[in-house]
Amino acid sequence: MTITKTSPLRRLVDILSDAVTRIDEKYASANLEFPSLDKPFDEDDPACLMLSDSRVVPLSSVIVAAADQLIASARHPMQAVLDIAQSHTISACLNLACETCVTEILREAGPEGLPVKDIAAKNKIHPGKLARALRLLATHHVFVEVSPDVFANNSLSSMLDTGKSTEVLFTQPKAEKFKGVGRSHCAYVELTTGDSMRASALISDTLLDPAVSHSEEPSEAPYLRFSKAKSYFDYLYAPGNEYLKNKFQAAMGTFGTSENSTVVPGGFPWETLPKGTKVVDVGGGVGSACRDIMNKNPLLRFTVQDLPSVTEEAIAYWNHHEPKAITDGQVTIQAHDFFIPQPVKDADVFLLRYLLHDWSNAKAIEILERLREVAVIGKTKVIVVDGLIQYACAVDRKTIRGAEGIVFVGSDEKSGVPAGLLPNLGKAGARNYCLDLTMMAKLNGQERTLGDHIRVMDASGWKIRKIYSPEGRRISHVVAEAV
Ligand SMILES: C[S@@+](CC[C@H](N)C(=O)[O-])C[C@H]1O[C@@H](n2cnc3c(N)ncnc32)[C@H](O)[C@@H]1O
Repeated sequence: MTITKTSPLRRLVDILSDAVTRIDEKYASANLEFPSLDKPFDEDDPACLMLSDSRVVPLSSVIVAAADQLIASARHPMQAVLDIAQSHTISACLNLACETCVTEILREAGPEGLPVKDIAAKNKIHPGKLARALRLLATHHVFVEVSPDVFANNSLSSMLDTGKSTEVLFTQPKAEKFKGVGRSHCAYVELTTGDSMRASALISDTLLDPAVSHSEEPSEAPYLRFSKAKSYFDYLYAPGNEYLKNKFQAAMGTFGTSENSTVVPGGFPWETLPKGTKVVDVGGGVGSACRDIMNKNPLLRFTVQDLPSVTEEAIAYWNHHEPKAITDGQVTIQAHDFFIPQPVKDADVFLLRYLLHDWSNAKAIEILERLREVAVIGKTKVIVVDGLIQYACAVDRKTIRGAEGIVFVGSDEKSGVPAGLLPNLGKAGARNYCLDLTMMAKLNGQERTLGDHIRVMDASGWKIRKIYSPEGRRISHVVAEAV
């Protein structure tokens, strides 16, 4: 029998090959070489910077989606499923590497790397066990085993670097680890692979427990099965949990970095807001979103609201980064619980960044209702900066109830996805889906589909007018007006 049809594997390889050719062309035309996986990532290197370029990101997303689908297709399905089933061990090893400062030790050792016994002498971990953890990570392209039992940093492992010296890291109190770190991806990774993973492991137990299975209460989320508190945030801010709290704050700081900026091409056009526009950042943490917006739009005014446990840090943050902003009155830090009536009655914009996803629909509606109570029709906007979850199948958004009249800027569905790939680009966008489950595990919260966003806005007296989905970004800007 002669088989003439193109095999599914070949079709995926063709998609991959086409995207690789186009990326190579982009690098060639910029006279740059594609960055090596073997070297630490250098944020000042134009070749590394180009990885976040909006002309490159859609192509790399296609490569990731096609490569992952190729991996899923190419071998016996049992092997593929077992790989996924065991992936918690990779997270556990990442956590160990972060907690024990392996990246920093290897940075100080240089490109030749260091025998595991010397790494272990510094971080006091059993050398044989550490070698096994690092080998699992090296097998997944985090660290390199340059010769037997000798490990070095590579591009991925360099993302775990606090930038601090090991002398400081091993002598300072643990709660200080993430204080003053420039790049805080390490905090985000440590948080995700630490208590987020513990909570995720309890999702099944919680959903199988009839007493809490259908609950939307933050106090009945999986996280609360091992932490004694009313909710995740109560636990986070309780005395004795400073290490976790500082890690969380530093992890949120990651979202102030350029790759997560709230001021992006194709996002909400902050520059169109008139001078003096009053922006209230609700649950704003230390206010890294406002700082980002203010730096590019210096004529706007900001109030950063959060729980009293955060305001002191917010003041320290602004005094450190923009000392004049608070004294000049351009930025106000205010302790406020968003479940009680909103004290700012004349806001033009309520910004909710990475906030509604912490909460179930019922709680998100309560938060939005408190804002609606002080909103003025025709003046006040709510801008929700969060993920916009795509279905894993093709959907015509016109068929989604309540979507008529919404203006979509950019794409809320991945445009130009090559035929044969998942419409949501699978692995390339998988982080949003993982974050969705993390929110379920920690707070009974959720990332939202278009239909979910519409429902919570409609139920709280707001109407979505526009959704900006910047190309190549994980997040969307959902703009609603009071009705
Ligand atoms: C995921 S963080 C996002 C922080 C910030 N919006 C950002 O993008 O960096 C959620 C924030 O909500 C705050 N928060 C939690 N419960 C709150 C409440 N009841 N009232 C006000 N803020 C609250 C937390 O302290 C935390 O800073």
